[in-house]
Amino acid sequence: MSESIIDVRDLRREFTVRSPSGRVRRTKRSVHAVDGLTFSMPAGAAIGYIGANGAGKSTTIKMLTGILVPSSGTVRTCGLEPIRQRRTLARRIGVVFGQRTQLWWDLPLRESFRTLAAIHRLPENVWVKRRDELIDRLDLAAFVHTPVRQLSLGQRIRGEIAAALLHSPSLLILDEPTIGLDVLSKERLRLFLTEQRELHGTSLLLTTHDMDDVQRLTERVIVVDHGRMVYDGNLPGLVGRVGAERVIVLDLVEPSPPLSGIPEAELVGVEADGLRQRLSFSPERTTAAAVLAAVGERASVRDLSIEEPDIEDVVRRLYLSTTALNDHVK
Ligand SMILES: Nc1ncnc2c1ncn2[C@@H]1O[C@H](COP(=O)(O)OP(=O)(O)OP(=O)(O)O)[C@@H](O)[C@H]1O
Repeated sequence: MSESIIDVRDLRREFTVRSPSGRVRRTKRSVHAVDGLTFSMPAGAAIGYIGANGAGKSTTIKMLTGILVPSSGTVRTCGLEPIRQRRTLARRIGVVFGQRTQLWWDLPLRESFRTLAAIHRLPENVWVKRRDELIDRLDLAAFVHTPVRQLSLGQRIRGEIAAALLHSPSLLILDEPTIGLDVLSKERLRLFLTEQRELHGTSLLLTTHDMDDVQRLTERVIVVDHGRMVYDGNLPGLVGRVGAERVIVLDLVEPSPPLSGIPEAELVGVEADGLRQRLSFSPERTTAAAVLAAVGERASVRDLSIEEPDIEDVVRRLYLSTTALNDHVK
């Protein structure tokens, strides 16, 4: 038996799309949404699955969960064939699509939990204990009796995650779980997910456009472009490979002249008459500490923060570098 919770080999999925070309004729073309994907994920791991819009992330998830039939290749999720063993698989995985609800719109969460427990055939003493744990940890008590349609986005997402975890799945798949949430809600959700993984060893596959999600929740990143894998490794390796810059934001004790000329750093912003200044640097060439030490010789720093590069920027740089590489190989 395989140790992998996910195992895909040369997975492909094409779609035929019709585009109007003139008034009468319509042309057909094939879209390779997933185009020869191979990877495996050990049980207990957490992977950030990222890529630009239309890169093939949702199509992959649909094949992993048995919603969509692959055009070719093999896929095993929790050691099962998703299409043929979809029902058994549903008891082992939890899936949350941030932009779509899987809850019953007119039912309160409490009733949804009861219905889900019946669907999964969970023993009463097991699911009630789990439900109470989830209500407590996700802070659902205040709205667990309210119909889902009346919940705020943040409340609904917490409810969706509780519903996906009620049957204690070994694999949790989250498709953009923090999209549209405010900073505090995102933070609470990340803390909860980290805690659940520590307590229950749940494997996590996450698609997101939020770099903080990847950084906080996963230890491995897979980047896809046009349905193909273009990176598989850790986040610092990815950021280093594309040479993305970090920005150090300095709040100074007194207004200071522009801090240009700091070695290996570039001044990218001066605000509030020089009280706040931003310097970008490449982690490949220097460190935040070295930049700070050089600044310290010219100004007194009251507070600082470091902004990570955003996913769109990293992905764009990676796509550009792989395109250049492919062109070179051709
Ligand atoms: N049912 C479908 N019919 C035709 N084309 C499809 C279908 N589903 C997806 N596609 C196409 O397949 C490609 C991959 O789409 P997919 O939704 O998997 O991307 P994604 O990475 O999840 O994007 P996003 O971040 O925008 O959700 C896109 O070109 C999309 O237009």
